[in-house]
Amino acid sequence: MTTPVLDVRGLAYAYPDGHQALFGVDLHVHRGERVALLGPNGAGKTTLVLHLNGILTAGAGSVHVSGLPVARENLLEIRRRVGVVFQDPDDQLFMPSVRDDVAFGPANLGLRGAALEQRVVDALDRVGMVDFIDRPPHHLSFGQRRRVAVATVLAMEPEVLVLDEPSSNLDPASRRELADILRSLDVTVLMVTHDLPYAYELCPRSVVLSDGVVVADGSTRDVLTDDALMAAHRLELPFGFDPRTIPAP
Ligand SMILES: Nc1ncnc2c1ncn2[C@@H]1O[C@H](COP(=O)(O)OP(=O)(O)OP(=O)(O)O)[C@@H](O)[C@H]1O
Repeated sequence: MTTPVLDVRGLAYAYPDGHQALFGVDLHVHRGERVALLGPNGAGKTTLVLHLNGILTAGAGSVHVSGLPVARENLLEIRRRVGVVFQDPDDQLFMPSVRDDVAFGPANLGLRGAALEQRVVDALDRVGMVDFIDRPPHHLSFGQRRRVAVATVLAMEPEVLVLDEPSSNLDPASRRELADILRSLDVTVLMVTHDLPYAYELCPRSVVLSDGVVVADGSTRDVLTDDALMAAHRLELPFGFDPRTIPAP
């Protein structure tokens, strides 16, 4: 069996105020998988994501990324391996131009000159944003800023791309275009979402977190058609969306 890209074992975490957000979570994601992380508000999804690149460190249990433990001494390499795209692109874009924002991470890794420019152009090309390379990020639409935020992470050549609510605040065309981009990337994806049709469209596998515990881990079709599971964990399909009648993508 190959080493999982993400290997979370028995992860438990309480915030400093004593609130226990995770109770022994296990999650294994293998190279090339696209996995949706589902669950109601307050389930612990963001808390789990913050452990994947060491923003939070395990109260108990362990997190490994391609065999490397998430620990203070490995944080630089862990953050290269795990690219997190946060829900608000403005948390990620802070430079005067799109080029500078996308170059920031690889420049910190030591890339310079033509190699750095090539890395930036390649990352922007993968999200269809090369033509915007000289623009200030704050002049772009929200959907364009989200794509640039994805490029800032791709420029680090991560082993896993973690996306927090990638479809939120996108109009239907931008939502579909981002889905096409994500499908075209040759990278392992873990996607936190409340957008269940998006999970169905993009992720063959879904993990459901509820009250800090993994309550389901299986094919997205099986999860979304398990009416008892869905009702027990406050997951609701939008009106008219029935995975039973839609062929698995
Ligand atoms: N900084 C904090 N201090 C104390 N408790 C926190 C903190 N951040 C989150 N929590 C609590 O931890 C639990 C899990 O929160 P988390 O944000 O991980 O859930 P989530 O599944 O991402 O929710 P959502 O879908 O609403 O984004 C919640 O009960 C939340 O109130």
